[in-house]
Amino acid sequence: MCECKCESFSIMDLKTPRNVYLTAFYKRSFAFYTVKNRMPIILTTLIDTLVRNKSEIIEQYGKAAKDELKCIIGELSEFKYEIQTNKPLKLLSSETRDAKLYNEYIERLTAQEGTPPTHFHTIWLLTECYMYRRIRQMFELQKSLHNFDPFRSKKEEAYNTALPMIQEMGEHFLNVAQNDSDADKEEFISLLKLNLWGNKCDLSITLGKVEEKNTLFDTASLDRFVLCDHSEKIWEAVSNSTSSSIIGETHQSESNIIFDNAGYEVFTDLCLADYLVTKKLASSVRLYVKTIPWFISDVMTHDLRWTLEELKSSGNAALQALGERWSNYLTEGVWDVVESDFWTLPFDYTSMKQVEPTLYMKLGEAKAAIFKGDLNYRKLFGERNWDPATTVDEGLQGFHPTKLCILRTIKADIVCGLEEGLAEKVEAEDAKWMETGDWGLVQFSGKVVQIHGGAGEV
Ligand SMILES: O=P(O)(O)OC[C@H]1O[C@](O)(CO)[C@@H](O)[C@@H]1O
Repeated sequence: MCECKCESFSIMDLKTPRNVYLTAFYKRSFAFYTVKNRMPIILTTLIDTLVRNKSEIIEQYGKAAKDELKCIIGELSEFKYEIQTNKPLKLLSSETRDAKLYNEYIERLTAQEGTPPTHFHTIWLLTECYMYRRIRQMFELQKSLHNFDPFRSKKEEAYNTALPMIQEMGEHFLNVAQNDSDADKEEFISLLKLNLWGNKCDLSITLGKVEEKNTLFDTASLDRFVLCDHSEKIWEAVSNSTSSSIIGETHQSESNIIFDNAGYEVFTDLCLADYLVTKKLASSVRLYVKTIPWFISDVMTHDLRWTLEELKSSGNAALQALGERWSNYLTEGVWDVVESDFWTLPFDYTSMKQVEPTLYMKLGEAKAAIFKGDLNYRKLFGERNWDPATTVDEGLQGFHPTKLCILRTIKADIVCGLEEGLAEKVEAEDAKWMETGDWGLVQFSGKVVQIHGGAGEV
């Protein structure tokens, strides 16, 4: 008998079958483990943090915050109970566009299934995204705490803990950036790998625990953990300024990065973005951030600004120089921070053309888009349990706004683009290979299909 009440709401004691959506309905899946254990722990930790920081929050946000906090804490524990007892996902009461899209989706699924989606019985992507949207709503509907980011202190702590690594990376990167030589393949690929391993630093997988991970700098010895390595293809795509793949009227020297986590990871993202412009691989970089507190550690605009201020006041010469230089990139428009609520919807990216066509077209203006992290991976590949040998292009199921560079440490049981038999080999070596972030992917898709008439393939 299982400790949770899952016996009472019919869970299949199976691994997720091939080609179906990831869902907590299958007991031997990471989705089940997440909904049963990780999500309630995240909520409990959040409650504890709010209780612990109550006085400070009230001091900062005023007396009214006291009752608001009480209400939020109550709602968080009620919500935890809803998850643990597999209740239907309640419609959101917020009036925002994204809340409406969540609600329409829940209603559509209800109509399709004849019964409302519940936490263990629906697509994992929905239940997990919904949790963060519900948390947001609890604050959003308050007056004083309307804009409060409950994960902010965790993100700041993660940055501070990672400071030795950030310094090491910063000093290394500044040397690279300051020499006058042209872009170099080895240098670029090495940065790409540093950037990949930066994705291990994700607070939703460590349940908010911040650790120092000095090993991430040794990319050569980590190479054997990269299960699919398209670094060379990525280099060819970003270094080819006369690419024949470009269709229509595009700003082909722009690159896009769809950020994932704050702290060390975003620092490596910024180094990569800097390399792209400094070495003239791109004339500008668009940096996509989240609009709401998301999966604990995802970057929002304020996290990015905060990081730059921290760098500038760090007392470390390299970090100060980088902080100044990156702030200037933002002021001068070399970098542009872009918010879109599409990233925090519970949809996979095949829906972008329909739900957010302008975003699809914007991505299409770029020479390439770099997607960071595990959640982006799940959304790119449609949250399905693919045969791991499925090609990257097939797994993307029509999502080809521009050339895609996909960097992810594996933290969920979904993977495409592996050589036949490799998944089985890794499984034999490490039964938890799809959960820990110890294994990585550097994948590329050169196929481009634009909407508005012009379409083509590389
Ligand atoms: O920060 P990342 O790399 O998107 O990882 C977060 C993801 O990892 C997980 O923790 C496991 O899949 C999810 O909860 C989430 O998809």
